[in-house]
Amino acid sequence: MATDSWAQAVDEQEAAAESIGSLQIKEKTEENGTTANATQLSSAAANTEGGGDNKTTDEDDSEDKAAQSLLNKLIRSNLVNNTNQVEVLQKDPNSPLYSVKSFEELRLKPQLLQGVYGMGFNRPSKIQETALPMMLAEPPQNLIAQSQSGTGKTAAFVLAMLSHVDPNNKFPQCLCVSPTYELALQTGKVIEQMGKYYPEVKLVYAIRGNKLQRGLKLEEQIVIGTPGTMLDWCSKLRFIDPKKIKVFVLDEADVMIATQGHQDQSIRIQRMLPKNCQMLLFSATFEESVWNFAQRIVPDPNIIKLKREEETLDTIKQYYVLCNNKEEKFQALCNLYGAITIAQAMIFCHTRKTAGWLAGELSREGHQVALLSGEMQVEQRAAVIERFRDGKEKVLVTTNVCARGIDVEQVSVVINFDMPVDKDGNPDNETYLHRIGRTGRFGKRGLAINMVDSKMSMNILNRIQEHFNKKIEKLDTDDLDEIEKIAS
Ligand SMILES: Nc1ncnc2c1ncn2[C@@H]1O[C@H](COP(=O)(O)OP(=O)(O)OP(=O)(O)O)[C@@H](O)[C@H]1O
Repeated sequence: MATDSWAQAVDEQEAAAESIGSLQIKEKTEENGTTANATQLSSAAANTEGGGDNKTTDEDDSEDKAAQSLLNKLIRSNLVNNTNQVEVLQKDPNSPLYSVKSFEELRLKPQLLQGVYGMGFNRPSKIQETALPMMLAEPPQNLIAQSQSGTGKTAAFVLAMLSHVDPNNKFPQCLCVSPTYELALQTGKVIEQMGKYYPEVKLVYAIRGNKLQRGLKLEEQIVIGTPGTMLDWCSKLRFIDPKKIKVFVLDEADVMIATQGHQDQSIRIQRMLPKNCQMLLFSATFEESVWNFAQRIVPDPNIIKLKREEETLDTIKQYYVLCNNKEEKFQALCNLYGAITIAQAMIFCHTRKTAGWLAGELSREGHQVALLSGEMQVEQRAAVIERFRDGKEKVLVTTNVCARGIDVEQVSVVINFDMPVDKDGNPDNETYLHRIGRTGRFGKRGLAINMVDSKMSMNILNRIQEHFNKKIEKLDTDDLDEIEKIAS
């Protein structure tokens, strides 16, 4: 699926229908199509099924988990490193625990092994070492797996689905539900890549806009889609015989439950499946609500967890600069740039408006600036981050909402143009840590500069300092010698 054409289609559609609300655009799309293709899917890029896109232009909107997850997938090119141990809770604690160190040990079909190596995978990731033997066991075992995004979950369940289908049987045998159609498409791409040498296995997308003839019986072995459409295809429209399903995958459970209706729809699909159907559920996080949902979807599960690698402030030098307003903050920034060499910096602002203003001012000063802004489509955001990651721009100005959960490892200087606060105006410690912290593994030294322009922001800074019990030093940006010292 060409991301370029997808993004281009979004641009064209937006240009043509500037005054049309997103809901209208979405309806129009649904009327148009009979098959699923990239152009068709483009118009409501960050939209979730059934929810409609009623977003206001307020930057402080609640985060869009699905868009964030998609963004992470689009910009990720490698496995995320994690040095923690996998925790395993087996359904039957007496059965031996298998884990594999190579793909050969899994006795995969040769076509699949070829597909795996073709993707450049040399050995199973941490989570795959334990999850794959469970998923490929006979009789099939149910699994709930939690690990942060980028640790190889998708690749694992795609391999399991491809291993379990019988290509001679021309009917659906695996169902995979995803929270949005864009996420479903990403998983579909992985199925296509991994199944490259196994062309007998076919895939179909159960997503809105993919309208099939009534009475049709699907011949594809794998169906991937969103819960609402999947449910319709299994019940009302009967394109799928749920009794013939061998594997049911529920991906991104934490994103799923954030959308109204998805939980119920998923549970209703699950209830139609045979008792011996293998149930697999994946999630990046595991709060109570996800856990409750997981238990309703997956009976007698094996459970695998991989803790997120902790970030620390230990190798970071933290400073604050006192200013009176945003113009002074900008001046302080210019002084910093004048005194020390900053290879690449990320600058965080509280609102889109400030971010836009600052990006403008900085580029007038001759900096190569990239701006990440909330009104951009997910694909456009991914393109901006990729350019920055490739060093094409040296400064990335962004709002917190846009950059949440994004890792750009090579950045050594982080500037909080505004201090991070939550909706109630309290210090957002977690965001502060994520913006400037480093995991042990990439424990390079870093520099964090906080701009303080009011009593309130000073108070936020103090509370953050207390929370982490790490001193944030004062810095006078009018004193060149002092600035030079911080870079040494
Ligand atoms: N065994 C492996 N060896 C090398 N790379 C791998 C391996 N497994 C997966 N990858 C790659 O690592 C990246 C993350 O994998 P994957 O998408 O499966 O993770 P994930 O946990 O499902 O994350 P997300 O939920 O964000 O998609 C992808 O680029 C994938 O191709």
